[in-house]
Amino acid sequence: MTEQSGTIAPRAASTGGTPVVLSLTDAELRRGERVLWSGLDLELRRGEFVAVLGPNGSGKTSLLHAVLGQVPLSAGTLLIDGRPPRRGGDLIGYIPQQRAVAPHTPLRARDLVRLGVDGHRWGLPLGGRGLRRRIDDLLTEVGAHEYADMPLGLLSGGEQQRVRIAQALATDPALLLCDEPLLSLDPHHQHAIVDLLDRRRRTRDTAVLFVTHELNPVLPLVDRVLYLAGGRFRVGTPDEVMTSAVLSDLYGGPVEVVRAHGRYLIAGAPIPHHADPAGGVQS
Ligand SMILES: Nc1ncnc2c1ncn2[C@@H]1O[C@H](COP(=O)(O)OP(=O)(O)OP(=O)(O)O)[C@@H](O)[C@H]1O
Repeated sequence: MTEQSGTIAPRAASTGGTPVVLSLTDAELRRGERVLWSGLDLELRRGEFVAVLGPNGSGKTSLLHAVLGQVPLSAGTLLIDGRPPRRGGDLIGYIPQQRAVAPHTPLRARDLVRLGVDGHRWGLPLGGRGLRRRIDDLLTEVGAHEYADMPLGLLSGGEQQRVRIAQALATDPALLLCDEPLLSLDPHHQHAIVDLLDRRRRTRDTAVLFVTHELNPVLPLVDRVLYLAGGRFRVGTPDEVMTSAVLSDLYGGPVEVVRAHGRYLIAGAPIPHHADPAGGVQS
């Protein structure tokens, strides 16, 4: 990267001594008859931020599901902190793609975060005031404290999203999986969440695997990009991957990429299954 905005900057954590938290080797994932991606080698180290881009259906969410142990690889290996993935561990925090919450759900914001805290994971169950303080701190961290006691169904999409982020951070995970977490957040709150993620990886060495259609809002944090398309992929720094040559090759048609004012502007040839690579033309 040659340009950065503000004080946030990639950490370039991918150096020898930093522990590897996620490792994929020659990994392949099938869904039904379709191979979503294959031959994928990727190591994610503590504190590193990797953005996962690609058109609809290219297997970005499926990658997160594989890391969570919800779907097995069809070939290759996947290790979390040196071990095969398993469900329910506290090494991983997960911000799923946004789903509508039923308007009449009685669950309040603090109840959702409490589900994430689950004191048993720390050996000593948190109770009473300790638990309440922990939940309050998490809600404050994402700027959601003022509606802690509101039923989730009454919150806006963006407000619900912030509560989900607090839930995902509850175990202080080594690896945070984010599936388009900025969706439906206004620019102010997008910025606040980007700052929060940056703080987390700097102060707690949290590694972040961040699925997005919009690279620009997180660009200042991005160490590397994993771009999935048409069953193939490229991994590298943003400047290595976000080029006309690489994206044209991945999409099998002319795609033009321009770097201007610290942002990538992308104009794509019509692509049958996805006409809007990497969030479309961004200005
Ligand atoms: N449980 C499943 N069984 C069979 N096929 C599935 C399943 N889940 C997803 N798929 C298929 O796998 C492909 C990849 O889906 P995935 O959700 O990983 O894509 P994505 O890159 O995250 O897309 P988007 O940008 O639209 O969120 C899609 O074609 C989808 O239909």
